[in-house]
Amino acid sequence: MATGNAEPYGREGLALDEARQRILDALKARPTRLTTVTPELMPLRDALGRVLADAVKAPADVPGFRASIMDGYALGQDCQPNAGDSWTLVGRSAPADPYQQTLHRGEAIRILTGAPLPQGAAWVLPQELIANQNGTIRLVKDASSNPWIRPTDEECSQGSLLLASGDRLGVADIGRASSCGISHVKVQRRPRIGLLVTGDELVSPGEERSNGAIWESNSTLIRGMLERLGYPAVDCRLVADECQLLKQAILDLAASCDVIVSTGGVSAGDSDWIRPLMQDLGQVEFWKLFLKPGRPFAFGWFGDAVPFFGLPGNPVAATVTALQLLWPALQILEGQSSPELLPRMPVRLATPYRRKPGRPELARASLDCSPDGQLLARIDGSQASSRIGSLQNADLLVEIPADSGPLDIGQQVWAQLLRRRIL
Ligand SMILES: Nc1nc2c(c(=O)[nH]1)N[C@H]1C(S)=C(S)[C@@H](COP(=O)(O)OP(=O)(O)OC[C@H]3O[C@@H](n4cnc5c(N)ncnc54)[C@H](O)[C@@H]3O)O[C@H]1N2
Ligand code: MOO
Repeated sequence: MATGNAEPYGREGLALDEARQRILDALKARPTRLTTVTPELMPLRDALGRVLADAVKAPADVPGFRASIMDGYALGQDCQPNAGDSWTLVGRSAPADPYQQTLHRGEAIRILTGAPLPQGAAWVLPQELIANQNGTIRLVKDASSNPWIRPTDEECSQGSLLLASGDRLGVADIGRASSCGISHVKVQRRPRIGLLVTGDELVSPGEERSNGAIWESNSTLIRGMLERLGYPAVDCRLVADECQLLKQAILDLAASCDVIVSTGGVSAGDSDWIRPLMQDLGQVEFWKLFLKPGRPFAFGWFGDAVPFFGLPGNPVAATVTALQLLWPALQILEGQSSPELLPRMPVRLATPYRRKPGRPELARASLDCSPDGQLLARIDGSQASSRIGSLQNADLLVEIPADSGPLDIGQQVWAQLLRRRIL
C-alpha cells in the first residue's frame, strides 16, 4: 500500500507491508517451538490443508499406458483416417481387460474409454463416426485430426516433482497425488495458538451487562476467523486488565502453545499491560502500525521462541490486523514456503468515501459488477473499528492511501479480495 506522511499528528508506526516483512524476517531468523517438531506421516486424505514437510515425487508414469479417451474403435495405424476407410474388427479392449495382441494395418478393435491401446494401435475413432456391419467397421464422415489417445505420462512422468516441501495441500493437490499412487505424506504440525482476551469491561454474551460493560466478541470473531484459516486456538482465556492475572495467563498459555495472540490492552492507557508484559517476559520487536484500523499492534516474543502478537482491542482492528499480519506469520511458522495473501485487484468506488489525509486505510466493502463489466466496491456505513457490522458481507478490503482525501464515485482504488481458493 502507498503510505505517506500526511497524518495530522505525524506519521506513527510501521507501514503494513514493512510490518509484515519485519515479522516474517524475524520468524525465519529465529528457531521457534515448531522448528524442532518431527513431521507427522499421515494418510493423504487427512492431509488436506496441511503443509508438506518433504517433496513428493511421482513413483511412476501416470496413467502408465496409452489409453483411449473415447468409447469407439482403435485402429492399427498411426495416421489420420479418411471418410470411407474400413477395417476388420479383431477384438476388444476394456479398462480391466486389455487386448493383448498386436494390431496390424487394416485391423481395428472395439475399445472403451480408459482402456489401454494395444501394440500397433495409434489412432482411435469415436463410435459416433463409425458404421459397423458384420465385423467390418467403416468411417462414415471425416474425423478430426485428434487421435483420441491419452499419453502414457499425461499426468506425470516417473520421478517428476508433484509437490514441493513447504507447499500447502489443496484439494487438487491431494487428488492429483492420489492419482499418482501417493497414499501417505509427511506434514508439519499446525501452530498451536493461545488466545488471551483482555478487558475489565468485558462480559460474556448472555451475562448481565452493568454500566460501561460490553459483551465480549473478540473470542468469537478472532477464533472463528483463525478456525476458517485452518488455525483453531487450542486455549482461550478471558482476563481482566490486571498485571498479575495477565502475566499468569501468558505463562499458562506459553506452557502449551506455540504462539500467543492477545486482543486489547495494547495502546497507551493506564491499564494497557500487554506491551510492558511482552517486554518483561520477552521482547517487543515493534509497536504501532501506520494503519486504520489497527494502530496499536505489537509484535514480539514470549521468552526466546514463542511469537507474541498483541492485537488491538477494537474488534475490527483485531480482525484486520490478524488477517494482514498474524495469518501470514502462522503460515510461515507452519513451514509454508511463502505465505498466501489475499489477492489484490483494481476496483471502482460505487459509493463516495469521506475522509481526510491521515493513516492509510483498509475499508470494508461489498463487491459488485456494473452492467458494463466494471468491478465496483461499495463502502457502506461507518468504518469505525468498533463496528463489527462493517465486516458483515464484506468482500473487499479497499486500500486507501495515507495522503488520499475524500474519494468520489468512480474513483479507481486497489482492493484485497476476501476470498480463498477452493481447489
Ligand atoms: N491516546 C491514544 N489512545 C488510543 C490510541 C492511540 O493511539 N492513542 N489508539 C486508539 C485505537 S486506534 C485503538 S484501535 C484502540 C485500541 O486500544 P487497545 O488495543 O488498548 O484496546 P482496548 O483499549 O482494550 O479496547 C479498545 C476498545 O475495544 C473494546 N474491546 C476490547 N476487547 C474486546 C473484546 N474482546 N470484545 C469486544 N470489544 C472489545 C473495548 O471495550 C474498547 O472499547 O485504542 C485507541 N486509543
Ligand atoms: O487502530 Mo484503531 O482500530 O483505528 O480504532
